[in-house]
Amino acid sequence: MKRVGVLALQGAVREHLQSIEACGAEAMAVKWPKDLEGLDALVLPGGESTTMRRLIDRYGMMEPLREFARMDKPMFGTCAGLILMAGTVVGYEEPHLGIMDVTVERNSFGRQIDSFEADLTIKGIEGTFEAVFIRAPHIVSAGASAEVLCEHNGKIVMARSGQFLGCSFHPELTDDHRIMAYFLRMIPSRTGVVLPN
Ligand SMILES: NC(=O)CC[C@H](N)C(=O)O
Repeated sequence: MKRVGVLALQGAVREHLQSIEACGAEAMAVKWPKDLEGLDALVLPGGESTTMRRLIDRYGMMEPLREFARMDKPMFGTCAGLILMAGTVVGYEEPHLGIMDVTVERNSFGRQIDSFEADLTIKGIEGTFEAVFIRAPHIVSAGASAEVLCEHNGKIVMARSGQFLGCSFHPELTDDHRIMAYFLRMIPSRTGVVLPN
């Protein structure tokens, strides 16, 4: 069974754990570096990126998360999670994890529109996906290694770059688990042959 962690320092953690389980994988809350051991993939949830960053530093998670990314394990950032993963954050000198080949801008959809829903057409997902946006960022530009998967009103709201998947919205807040299922398919199957003793 695939084991998927959710960074559980702040934000929409429980909904992601439920979504992972609904897709038939094992879900684990991750707080400390040791919690990353044995995971096949990791979700960085939405919430508040600056708060989450402070907690990442406090829990000593910065380097372990970067190391996890270096091990080529799939990582999925939603909303604030995408901001944490981005290589560049508009208006900031330094990125947070800086692992994904995209530039993001925070709070991109105007102060008045704190949250909204939209029917999105996403590459690789059949039909439309009803997405919840909450003070959402958008992807200003996707680097050469990144594939744009979805745009909304001319703004990139979902992209994939290698083993990194990011979206501006909160797929875990609906009962539609197709995006989580898509992410879980990014986990390579274990092909190692186990020899008998
Ligand atoms: N729903 C969210 O994750 C909002 C993200 C938040 N506006 C931030 O900048 O971190």
